[in-house]
Amino acid sequence: MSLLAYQRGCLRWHQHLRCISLYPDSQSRLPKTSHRFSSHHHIPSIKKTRNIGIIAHIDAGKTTTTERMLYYSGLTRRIGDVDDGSTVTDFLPAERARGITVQSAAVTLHWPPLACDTPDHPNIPRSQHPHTINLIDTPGHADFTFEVLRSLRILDGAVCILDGVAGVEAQTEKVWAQANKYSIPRILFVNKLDRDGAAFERTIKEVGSRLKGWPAVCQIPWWEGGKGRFTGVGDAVNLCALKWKEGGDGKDIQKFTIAQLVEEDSSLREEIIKARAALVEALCEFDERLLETWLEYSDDSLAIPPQDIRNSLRRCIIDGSGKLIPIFAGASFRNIGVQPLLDAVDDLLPDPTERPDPEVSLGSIKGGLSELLQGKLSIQALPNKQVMKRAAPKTSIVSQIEACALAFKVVHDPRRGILVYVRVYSGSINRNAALWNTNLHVTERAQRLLQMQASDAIEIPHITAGQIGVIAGLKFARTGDTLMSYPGVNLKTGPPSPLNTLQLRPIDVPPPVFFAAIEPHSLSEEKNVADILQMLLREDPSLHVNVDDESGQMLLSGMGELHLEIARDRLVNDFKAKATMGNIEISYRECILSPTSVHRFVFDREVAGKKGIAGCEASISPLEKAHSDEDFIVTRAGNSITIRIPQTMPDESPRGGGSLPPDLPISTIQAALVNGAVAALARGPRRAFPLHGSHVALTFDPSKDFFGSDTSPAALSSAARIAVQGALKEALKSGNVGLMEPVMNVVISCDEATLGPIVHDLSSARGGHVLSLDNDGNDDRSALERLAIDPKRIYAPADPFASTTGADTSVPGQQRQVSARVPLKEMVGYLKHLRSLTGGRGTFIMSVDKFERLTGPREKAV
Ligand SMILES: Nc1nc2c(ncn2[C@@H]2O[C@H](COP(=O)(O)OP(=O)(O)OP(=O)(O)O)[C@@H](O)[C@H]2O)c(=O)[nH]1
Repeated sequence: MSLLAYQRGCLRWHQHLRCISLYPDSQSRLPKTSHRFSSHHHIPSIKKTRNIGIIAHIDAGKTTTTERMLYYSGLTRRIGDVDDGSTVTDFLPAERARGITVQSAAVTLHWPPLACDTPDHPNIPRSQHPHTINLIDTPGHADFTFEVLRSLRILDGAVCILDGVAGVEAQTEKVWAQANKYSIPRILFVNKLDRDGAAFERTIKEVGSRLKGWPAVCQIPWWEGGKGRFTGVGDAVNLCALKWKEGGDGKDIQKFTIAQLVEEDSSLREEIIKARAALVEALCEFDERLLETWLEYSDDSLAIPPQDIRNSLRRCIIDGSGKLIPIFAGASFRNIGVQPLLDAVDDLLPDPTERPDPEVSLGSIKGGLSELLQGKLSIQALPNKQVMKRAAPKTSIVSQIEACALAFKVVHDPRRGILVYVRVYSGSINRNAALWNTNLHVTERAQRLLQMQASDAIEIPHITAGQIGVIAGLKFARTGDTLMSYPGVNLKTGPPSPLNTLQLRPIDVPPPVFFAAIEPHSLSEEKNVADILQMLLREDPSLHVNVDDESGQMLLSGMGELHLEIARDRLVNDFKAKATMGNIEISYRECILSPTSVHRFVFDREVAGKKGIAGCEASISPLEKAHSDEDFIVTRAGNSITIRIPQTMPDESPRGGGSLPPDLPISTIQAALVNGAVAALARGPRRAFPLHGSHVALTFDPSKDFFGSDTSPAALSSAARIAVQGALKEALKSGNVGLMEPVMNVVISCDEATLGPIVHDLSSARGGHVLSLDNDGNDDRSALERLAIDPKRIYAPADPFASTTGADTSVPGQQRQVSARVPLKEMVGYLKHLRSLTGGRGTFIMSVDKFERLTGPREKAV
């Protein structure tokens, strides 16, 4: 595409908008030149930044929509196609081959393009000024829910895409609920309205009933002649209709005012007027300011200026509760509806400063990041007073934090090496800054900072608070790590305790429930395969690798069969590892049935030519036991580990006095002991499955376990590991090790006719417990009663193709949902079975509920 054509496309769209804005003269301010291909880095203003994600059920059209967004913003010169594997955001070969998104890709685009700027004016829509949109594409498959969660926590807003034929699907509900939990403001795009069977009205009703928010219909579909081809949208905010040229790239849009529609399509005009009235009414229920405006205009909903409506929509969604859901319409694949959706991102979704203070934790202390930075969070004294003595007073240690960032994604880019995507929450990460990793306790230098624009990267000097950027060349940082820039500290020990353990927005990694053995083709390949696996783990912390102590076998575990299959593809096809992955099997767990005695071990060996001596005591028991407040407690993989370090008594220590040296702070001792215990818990004594639901109590008593400079972190880890293994052996000997299996929460969507066979199959053949059978109609009432809204009042234009049978379209189709708890073992291969039971229409999602003890024949069958 030529520069001129690009520029025309951008101007054409915004000219339409200007025609319908309050300021018709703003057209004259359009710029004469485009800066689109300028190599200058645009410095984004925080108020004009949007960190948004696209969430949806698999195949709803996230990637297709993203590709259009990149194209219209000028980042790409042609539209990528999911079906021929030429998209920008699905860039892993494994993703391209399957046409699904696995890793969330983040790209930065400007909307409207930088060329389309106009002077600021409070009454001009935000979308008339270029905004920096950091777009995070999230995966839709249930196996990758964790990946979705991980990206959700760094978002300030989200666009939820629905398939206009399938309506609200199970995965959408799940992600929607998660977005509620993280209070993420959202707008909704009903996509695929060009497809046969598209049902906008039914979808809107489902939004009300299943997503439990009030649908605020901002756009309605425009079907040619009322029943023909999907050609554009009626716009209830701006009181106009937009028609896209058939077969074009979506830049040629014709706009019709309400007056012009009298001739063009009078029934659409009527419907837009109805939609405007319904929209104003809905907003007035939630927003008093609009109610006042409405009264000022003598209850004339058509007279309210569009900007008042936009401001009201914004106020209604900004708390992220999802109580009101602005709805837009389109068909991305036909290039219809994407530019107004981008405008809605600018106009309705919040900038980073409008979001709540991000949550932080420092050990057991929790609070907001700005609270911490303002010295309002009380940082408690640590058990070891000697460490505290060395630390500066708390306000001054906090004031030195230069930047705090969350690494939300690690990607291996074939051209640029390892890229770590970060969101900066405070301060600014500058090129070459030393970054302390609060999870790994290492310092790394941010040698290169980049901004990703489609598949291009631009070098930038810093990444400031509120922005998303990429750090290239880090050797250790993993997805989920917190990075801190703290000038002038010891690079080995990092910022003073407890700041060195600060976690931004921590999330729990769900337990892996499947595993497979990885076999390198030869001994010489082992190291290379292990390195590649480490790389995969940096990218995706929901994958786990354990090396079996006895057989030396590498076991890779993950959250679903597809999750492991994709990991295998990455390993073998992308990284060219010479290895084979064995069968995917269920990952059972082992548990301790009664407490063991205390096992003490003193590790005393040379490791890599360096002497290492350290002691430790361990006992293990079922998890129920309560702990004393003094203990340091961590939870790992469903087990808890407590560490007790009694007061140091200098003269009683076996060697070198009892005072701990500065380079062995208490947090390093704790981390080393935890690592040792975690390693021991990874392999149970009975069947080599990981331990679950167990509690390890470790004691490190410096008066007998500390041996001066010979006590290294490695020696501490080994002492803890061997002491825990001793306790586990005792449990096995006394017959106190049980087996546990993963039990899943399963939600199946099917139609009324197949409900009976599905329920029967679940409860008789699969040993499941059916928890509920929801009929959408019934669910409607209960959900909406909670909102105190009559479902009949939800406005949606009638579907032209739906009601040939005369069915009541106010009640969504007779879709049913079965919720059940079923052992994972019985769910292997279930999709195929469900398809045969439902003629291919049934779908299901599942997630781990918990691990349950196995007894009797089920235990024997493992
Ligand atoms: N008819 C029609 N097909 C569409 C539309 N949008 C997307 N599709 C098709 O739907 C399929 C799925 O689209 P994607 O964009 O890959 O969906 P996704 O939500 O990114 O899927 P995952 O990455 O697997 O989560 C592809 O075959 C698209 O061509 C649309 O507006 N109309």
